[in-house]
Amino acid sequence: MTAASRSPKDFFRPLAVGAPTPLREIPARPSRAIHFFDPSNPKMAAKVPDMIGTVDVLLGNLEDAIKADNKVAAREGLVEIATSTANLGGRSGPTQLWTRINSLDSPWALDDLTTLVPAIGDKLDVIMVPKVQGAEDIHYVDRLLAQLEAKAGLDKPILVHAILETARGVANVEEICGASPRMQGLSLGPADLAADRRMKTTRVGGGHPGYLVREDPPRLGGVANLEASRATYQQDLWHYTIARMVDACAMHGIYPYYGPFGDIADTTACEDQFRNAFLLGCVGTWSLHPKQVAIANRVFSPSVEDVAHARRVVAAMGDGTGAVMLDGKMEDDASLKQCLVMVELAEQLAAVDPELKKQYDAIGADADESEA
Ligand SMILES: CC(C)(COP(=O)(O)OP(=O)(O)OC[C@H]1O[C@@H](n2cnc3c(N)ncnc32)[C@H](O)[C@@H]1OP(=O)(O)O)[C@@H](O)C(=O)NCCC(=O)NCCSC(=O)C[C@H](O)C(=O)O
Ligand SMILES: [Mg+2]
Repeated sequence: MTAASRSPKDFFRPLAVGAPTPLREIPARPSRAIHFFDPSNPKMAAKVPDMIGTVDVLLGNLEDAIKADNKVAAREGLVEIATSTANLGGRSGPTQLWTRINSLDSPWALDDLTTLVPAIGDKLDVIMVPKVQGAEDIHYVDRLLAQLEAKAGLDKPILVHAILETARGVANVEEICGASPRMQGLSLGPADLAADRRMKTTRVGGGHPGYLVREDPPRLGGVANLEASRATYQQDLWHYTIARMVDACAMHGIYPYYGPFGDIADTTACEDQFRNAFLLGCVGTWSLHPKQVAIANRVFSPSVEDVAHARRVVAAMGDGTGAVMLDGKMEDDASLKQCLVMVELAEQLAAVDPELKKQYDAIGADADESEA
């Protein structure tokens, strides 16, 4: 606990008289793709109703990528979309509604919050806060939201998601995650983070061909042949930050996400980056273009084969203690826990994704047949 944080007895108290009681546990709602759209762009806005049910989260973006002249139109557009679109947001229904407000030092952030909470606070599931530097940014948003929620008579607290996109934010990642019971999760902001760190890259997420390791030279009679051609292997620029983010989120019971992959045309590399994040523990990612939604949904849903295997381990482990052999491999309490993560995620996703449910149910039947 830092000097600035609340004592354990006060942590779950509302920060304003009449504000909703903070949640003790952040609900594990499917959020494989957080799909960004510009509410001031009529073409994008027109696509929103048809995306409901096909994407776990729709996020009305008010920050970067929205022209300064369109900031007010984007905010008003989001209010219009939230109020006029059925089945969007509000803690139930197939698709959550999130927004990304402008950064706290910008001329727009205060108006974003004071407009959105009274107008559509009952529809907004999560507010994403960019460029969070430390717990003090979350404390500011936390108190302001409590005051606005109380004034608007909301009965459920709006959750907060921070983007990790400054070196100081990364250094303070644990305190950010634990700064408020509203904290729902963290996303990586690779473009701003690269700039803040003075990395020598120009991309929005993804790898870089120059960030690599090279195999050792072959040796002839103990002498290295430095002229021989040698394989190189591109490395993941984001491994360290994602791993830190995953640990900080897991420690605080909140959810980590990869962020943007800006090379919209390169769907293969996008899928690779998403999968690395999934394997490391992230629950979802951002989607910037409609074609990234299907990639995210596929990657952040456990494969049919993994679910089948996980179910077999769960069945073989009986009461969950001891060790068994399955297909020549040792399974024990620890591998069982990994398999339970997979099985529970599959169940959550099957509850909202009928196509996935069909696939998981089918392997259930196949596994039963092969056991018989
Ligand atoms: C990247 C885009 C600018 C590409 O747009 P466009 O050139 O219009 O693409 P297409 O012609 O392929 O689009 C086909 C149709 O689909 C609509 N469209 C495009 N994108 C979206 C979307 N996100 N949601 C809904 N609909 C979308 C187009 O309007 C076309 O419609 P139609 O003509 O009627 O068929 C664009 O995709 C875009 O702006 N995407 C969002 C970008 C964004 O949000 N950026 C901010 C997040 S990344 C970031 O902030 C960095 C991060 O913080 C960090 O620091 O790392
Ligand atoms: Mg950014």
